[in-house]
Amino acid sequence: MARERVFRDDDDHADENEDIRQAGNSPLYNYNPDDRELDEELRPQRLEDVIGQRQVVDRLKIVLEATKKRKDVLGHLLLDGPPGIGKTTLATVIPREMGVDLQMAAGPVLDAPKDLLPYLTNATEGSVLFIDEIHRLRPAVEEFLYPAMEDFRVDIALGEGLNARTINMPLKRFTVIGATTRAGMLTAPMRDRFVYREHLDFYEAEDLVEIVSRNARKLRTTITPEAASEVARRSQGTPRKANNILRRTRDFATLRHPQGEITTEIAAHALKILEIDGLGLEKQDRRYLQTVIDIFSGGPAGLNAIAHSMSIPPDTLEDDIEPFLLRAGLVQRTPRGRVITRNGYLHLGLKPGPELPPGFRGLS
Ligand SMILES: Nc1ncnc2c1ncn2[C@@H]1O[C@H](COP(=O)(O)OP(=O)(O)OP(=O)(O)O)[C@@H](O)[C@H]1O
Ligand SMILES: [Mg+2]
Repeated sequence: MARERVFRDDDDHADENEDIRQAGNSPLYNYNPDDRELDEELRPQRLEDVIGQRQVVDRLKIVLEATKKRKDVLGHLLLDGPPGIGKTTLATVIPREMGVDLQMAAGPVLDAPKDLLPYLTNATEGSVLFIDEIHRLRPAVEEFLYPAMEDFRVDIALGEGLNARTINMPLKRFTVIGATTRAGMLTAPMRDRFVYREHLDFYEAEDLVEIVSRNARKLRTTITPEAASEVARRSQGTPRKANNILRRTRDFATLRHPQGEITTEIAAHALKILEIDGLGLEKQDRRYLQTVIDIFSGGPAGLNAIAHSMSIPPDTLEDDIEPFLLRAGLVQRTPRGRVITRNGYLHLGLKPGPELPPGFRGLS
């Protein structure tokens, strides 16, 4: 089976890159433990607490209602979208709405079919098995999962050589909810086993304002509406980033405001110290733009080459840094590599590089 696990850019450093790539395979890489704690503290518990993503939520509500009414088992669901946008949140809310058990696993830590087997045999009727980073499942594990998802059975090989035989073990009917930041890296057979596929996109500013205001209450702090808009505007359309900024601004407010209220001045001061600029870019994002400009004359530059220059795993660049830069129109992906756009130069206060030759077509 052909797996699309190769980097899309041609690069001379494929081997050297392997070690950085491996580092990026750790689910904990680049994920501050404090963020994880905050994620749990502020995670919506019910579907009605999930803000924004209206169309996705509305479609899911219909599916959940209909499934409950038929007393059926929910079809497998794939959630994709950039980090911190609500995939795990939805995956934990859904079983709660359905009143069923939830088990959580992650692609990179399932080394072999035997690691997946306990989850499958523990699955109760109608329960949910959440598999995070499902695009990182190893091929053998993925193939073991196919019959489990399709026919609710697993084939277990026993013995070796002439004595080898396969036993067929039936499973309870359960639901896989898969989450991925890279729908494009899923194999076709894996993708096809999901009945429902939902894409979560960056949030609108007004949804983020609501998330910030609500979470301020949860964190027992007050934030003025203007300050909430400022935090929302600078959080790259991403609830996790909005929550992080909120928490940091709360610290400043505690120290600087008599009642600990987060005002616009305090938010602006905190954002300045956090080095988050007017567009919401963080230091790392600006470093990406600067690197492509300084070292690659603004591009086109291959992902791996940029990653090397920045000493950051290519996966981290592609998952965590690039999506917003692309969306904000500061970077463009072309068949020959990444190119900094005119707006990218202007954002850094630089004179734009040469225009792309006519007919040079971007991919994104
Ligand atoms: N729709 C939402 N409404 C309110 N809060 C949200 C929403 N989506 C996400 N959040 C907040 O953002 C945090 C991060 O979201 P979540 O963990 O679901 O992201 P994710 O998509 O699973 O990210 P990753 O790809 O890094 O695993 C949550 O704990 C929650 O506090
Ligand atoms: Mg998650």
